[in-house]
Amino acid sequence: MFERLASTLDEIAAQVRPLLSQGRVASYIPELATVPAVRFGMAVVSVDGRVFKTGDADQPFSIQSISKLFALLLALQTEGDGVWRRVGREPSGTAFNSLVQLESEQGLPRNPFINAGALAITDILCTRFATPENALVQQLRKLSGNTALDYNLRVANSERRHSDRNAAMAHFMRSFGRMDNPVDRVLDAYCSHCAIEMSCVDLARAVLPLAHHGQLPGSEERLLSASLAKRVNALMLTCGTYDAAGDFAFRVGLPAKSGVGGGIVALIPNVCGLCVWSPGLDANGNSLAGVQALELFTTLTGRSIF
Ligand SMILES: NC(=O)CC[C@H](N)C(=O)O
Repeated sequence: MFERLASTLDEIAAQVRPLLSQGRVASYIPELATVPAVRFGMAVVSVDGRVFKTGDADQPFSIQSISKLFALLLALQTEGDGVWRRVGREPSGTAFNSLVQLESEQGLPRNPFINAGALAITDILCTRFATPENALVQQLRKLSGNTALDYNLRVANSERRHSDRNAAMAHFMRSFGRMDNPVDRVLDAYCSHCAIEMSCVDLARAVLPLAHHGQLPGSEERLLSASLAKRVNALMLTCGTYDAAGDFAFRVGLPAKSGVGGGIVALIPNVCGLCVWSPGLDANGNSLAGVQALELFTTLTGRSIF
C-alpha cells in the first residue's frame, strides 16, 4: 500500500475537488464560518513513522469534536472503567447536539462522542485536573510531536458565547445528579478542547497508539492497554461519525472520529493513522469531501478493517 501512496493521495485530492464547494462550513460557531470552504488536506502516518500527505495537510484547523476522542483517552487513563458509569457505549441515532435521549435515559449520555457524552467526560477531567484544557493540550503535544500546538482562544470564546445548547445539556445532566463540577467550569473546558488546532499530519500521528495496541510507536511507552485500544476503536466505528456511523462504516470501513471543523481522523489497526480535512460539511456535520476522500482511500488501497 505504501509504495504508491503518495500518488494515491494526489489522485484522491483531484477526485474530490468538485465537492469542495458543495459542503457548508459550520456557522453556528461564528469564528468557524471564517474558514474558506475550498481547503483540502490529507495525511497518512504509518506505525513505523513514515508520513504521506497531500494538499493542506500541514495547515492547522479547529479539531472540534475530534477532541472528544482524546478527552476520552485521558479520562480512561485517569479514571479507568469508572468512565462507563458516566457514559454509555451505544450509537445514539441522533444528531451530535441532540437533547432528546437525555430525558428518557435519566441524564446518562449514550456514548462519549456526542456532545452530552463529551460534557460528562469533561466533567471527569475537571475533577481530575486543575486545568483540564492544559492537560489535553499537553497530551496532544506529546502524541503528535508538535510541541507548539494549542487551543485558539478566539474560537473557544466564540463557541462559549454561543453555547446555550451545550449549557442546556450540562444543566439537564446536573439535574439528574450526573455533573460533579459547576456547569460553567465544564463548558469553559469543553469549548477550549474543541478549539484546539492541529493539522492532518499532527492528528494522523496522534491517533497512532490506537493503531498500535495502545502503545506509542517507536517507544516502550504505553498510553492505554491493548484491550482498551481495541474498545475505543470499536466505539469510533459505531459512534465516531454521529448519526452517520452506519453509512460511514458501509462506505469507508474504518474506525474514525469527525468534527465540525471539517476534520476526520481514522486508523487502520497495525498499519497507520490517517486524517483528512475539508471544512464543508454534510447534513450530519461530517466533512463532505472528507468522507468521500476516505471512501476513495479504502477503495483504491483495498484496505479497511473488513
Ligand atoms: N460535532 C462537533 O464537532 C461539535 C463540536 C462543537 N464544539 C459543539 O459543541 O457543538
